[in-house]
Amino acid sequence: MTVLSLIEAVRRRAERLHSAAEVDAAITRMATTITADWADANPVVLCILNGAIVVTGRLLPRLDFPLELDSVHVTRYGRETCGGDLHWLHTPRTDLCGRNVLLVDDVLDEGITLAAIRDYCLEHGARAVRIAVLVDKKLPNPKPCRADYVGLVCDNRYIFGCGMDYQGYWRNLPDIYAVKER
Ligand SMILES: O=P(O)(O)OC[C@H]1O[C@H](OP(=O)(O)OP(=O)(O)O)[C@H](O)[C@@H]1O
Ligand code: HPA
Repeated sequence: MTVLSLIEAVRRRAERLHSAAEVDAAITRMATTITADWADANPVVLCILNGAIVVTGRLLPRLDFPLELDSVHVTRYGRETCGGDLHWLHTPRTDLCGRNVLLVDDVLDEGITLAAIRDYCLEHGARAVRIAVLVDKKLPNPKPCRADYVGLVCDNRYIFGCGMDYQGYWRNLPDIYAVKER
């Protein structure tokens, strides 16, 4: 089996958890709550690359107030479905000192990535840090951080679509799928 045929087979066998319409409604709900809370906060929105590209690109046009956009690239999964050490590939160019910071990510899994980025922002003088995630994964153990804004909740399964990858692929899918266990 070639890599590409494996990638295609994973999608064919996967279970669809959320349709594109459900994702869209979830992002609208998040935007409404964020607007109610932070329309006067002049926030810096940090897109957590790569996974958050899709949700950030869809959330921002729904936030009708002044904000700045920057990004941070921290990765610990690579092409794996289990997390490892954190690799910092890019840090924000914006001065975070005294700023309200909104972290946007695709999935809050074990919470290690977002907890580290939150701590980075606070160490660099951020006034307040809030976290928005498209999907919060239900895990049996407590996480080192919690999200303030959650689009959807899912069980403890490996998911892809809407920015989330399976071995680097399928971030482009409009629906959210869970890998089917054998
Ligand atoms: O809560 P955690 O268990 O720390 O996992 C969540 C993080 O893992 C994924 O990033 P990944 O390391 O896959 O990098 P990527 O976004 O570039 O794919 C995802 O986009 C989150 O940032
Ligand atoms: O379930 C997941 N899917 C994609 N990327 C991820 N990063 C952490 N958990 C996941």
